[in-house]
Amino acid sequence: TQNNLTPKVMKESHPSFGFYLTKVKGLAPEYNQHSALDLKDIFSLTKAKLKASAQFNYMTDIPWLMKQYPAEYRSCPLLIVHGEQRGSKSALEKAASVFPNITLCNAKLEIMYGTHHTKMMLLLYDSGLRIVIHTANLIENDWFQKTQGIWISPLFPSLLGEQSAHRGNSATNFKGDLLEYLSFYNRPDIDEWCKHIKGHDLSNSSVFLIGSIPGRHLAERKTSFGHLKLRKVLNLHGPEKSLVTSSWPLIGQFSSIGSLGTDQNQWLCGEWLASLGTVKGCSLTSKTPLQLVFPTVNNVRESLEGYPAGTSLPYSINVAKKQPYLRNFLYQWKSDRLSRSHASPHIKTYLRVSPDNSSVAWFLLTSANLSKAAWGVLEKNGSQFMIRSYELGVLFMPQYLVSRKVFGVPEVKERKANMETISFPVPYDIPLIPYSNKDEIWIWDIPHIKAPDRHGNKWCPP
Ligand SMILES: O=C(O)c1cnc2c(S(=O)(=O)O)cccc2c1O
Repeated sequence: TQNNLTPKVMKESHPSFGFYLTKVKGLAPEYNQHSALDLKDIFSLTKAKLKASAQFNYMTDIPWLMKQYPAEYRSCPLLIVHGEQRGSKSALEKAASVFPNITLCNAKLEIMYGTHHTKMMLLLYDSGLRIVIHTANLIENDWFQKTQGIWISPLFPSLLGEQSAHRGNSATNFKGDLLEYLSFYNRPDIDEWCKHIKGHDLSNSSVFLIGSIPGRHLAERKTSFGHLKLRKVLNLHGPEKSLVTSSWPLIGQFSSIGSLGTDQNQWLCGEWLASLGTVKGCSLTSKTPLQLVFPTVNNVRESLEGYPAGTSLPYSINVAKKQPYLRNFLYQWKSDRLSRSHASPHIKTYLRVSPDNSSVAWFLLTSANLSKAAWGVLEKNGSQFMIRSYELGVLFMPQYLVSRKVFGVPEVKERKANMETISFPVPYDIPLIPYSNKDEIWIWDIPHIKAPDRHGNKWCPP
C-alpha cells in the first residue's frame, strides 16, 4: 500500500539544508520518505494559501503542470518564463491559451545556441514567499524515474507592505543577487515578481545564488554571473587555503557536455577549473585534481528507463570526438546509498572534496551542465565574459549553514576523532568509481547494440 509519503510539514531547520531529491517510483519508502519530494509535495509544504506563482523552466507540459497544482490553486495567476522560439513557442502559446490564469514570458535569447535552462519556482502565499531552485523540466518524464535536485527556501515572511532591495537581505546577499539576476530579463511580468521579492524578508536565506545571464559582460559585470561569480564568492567567502589545499579534488556532475576546446588547458583546466578551485583570498590554483561524473553506456543501459534515459543526456558524437582528453577525468554515476544508481542523473552538482573523501568544502546545485554556454568563457584577452544561456544554482557553504569549516560526507565509516561534523547529503556515492577500461561514455546519437536494456531494447538513434 502506498503509505502517506508526503513529508511532514518541513521543519525549517531541516537537516538537509533545504536540499532534496525528487521521488523515484518503486523505491522502498525510506528512500523516498524524508529527503525526496515530487511536485505535488512542493505545493503542499505549507498550509498557507497560494496567491500566485511563477515557473521558470526549459520544457513545460502545461496540462500536466496544472494537474500538479492542488485543485483550489489552478486558477491562481501563473507566469511561465521560457526560452521557446518559433514553432515550439507557438505550441506553448496554444497550450497556454486554454488556461486564462497563465501568462507566458519569453526570455530573450540573442546569442546563438543559448537556452533558458534556469529552473525556479516563485510561490507567493497570503503569509509569505517561497523560492524553489531545481533541475527538473515541468514534464512528467523528469519527475519519477531520474535523480533530480531541488532547493526549497524557507517560507520568507512579508515585510508588511514595505518594498526594499536591501532590507530582508542575508549575509549571502541572496536577495540582492536574485533581484539582479531577474532584472536582466528586462521583462515587465518579471519586474512585478521583483516587487513581491522586495516585499519579503529573505534574511533567512543562507545559500549563495550563482546565476548565468546571456551576454558579453564587461568590467565589474564580468563577476556577476557564471564561473567568475563563483570565483568571486569563493574568493570572498570560500574555505581557508590552509585547509582546502590544491590537493582537494573538484567534482563536477552533470547531464550534458559542450564543446570544451581541443586543448584541455584552454578552458576546462584553465579558466573554469581556476574558478571552481578558488579558495578564500586566492584563485588560479588550476592544479586541482578534476573528477567528472557522467553516465557510462552501461549506467544508461541499466537505468530504470533503459537506453531512453539517454534522451536526457544529449552528448553528441560530433562534440565527443573533438575532446578525447575527457576520458582522463571520467567517473561513473553511482548512488547506492540512496538507492538511485539506476535513477539516471538529470541533476547537476559541483563540489570540493577532501583527498581522504571525508569532508566537503562546498556544494553547488545548479541547472548548469559542463559547457562554456552555461558557465561563460573569457574573450578579447579577458576583457569580456561571454555566456549563452540562462542558468541558476545555489551554493551551500558550511560556514553559512552549520558554522563549521567543512561538511562531512554521509556514511563515512572512519569519522575522524572529535571531527564532529555535519554531513551534507551528497546525492552520489563518495569515493567515486572511475570508468573501467571497458566503459564508454554515453553518447546519444550513435547506436548501442552490444547488450539490451532492462526492457529488452537496444539503442538505434534515427
Ligand atoms: O533540462 C534541460 O534544460 C534540457 C536542455 N536541453 C536538452 C536537450 S538539448 O536542447 O540540448 O538538445 C536534449 C535533451 C534534454 C535536454 C534538457 O533536459
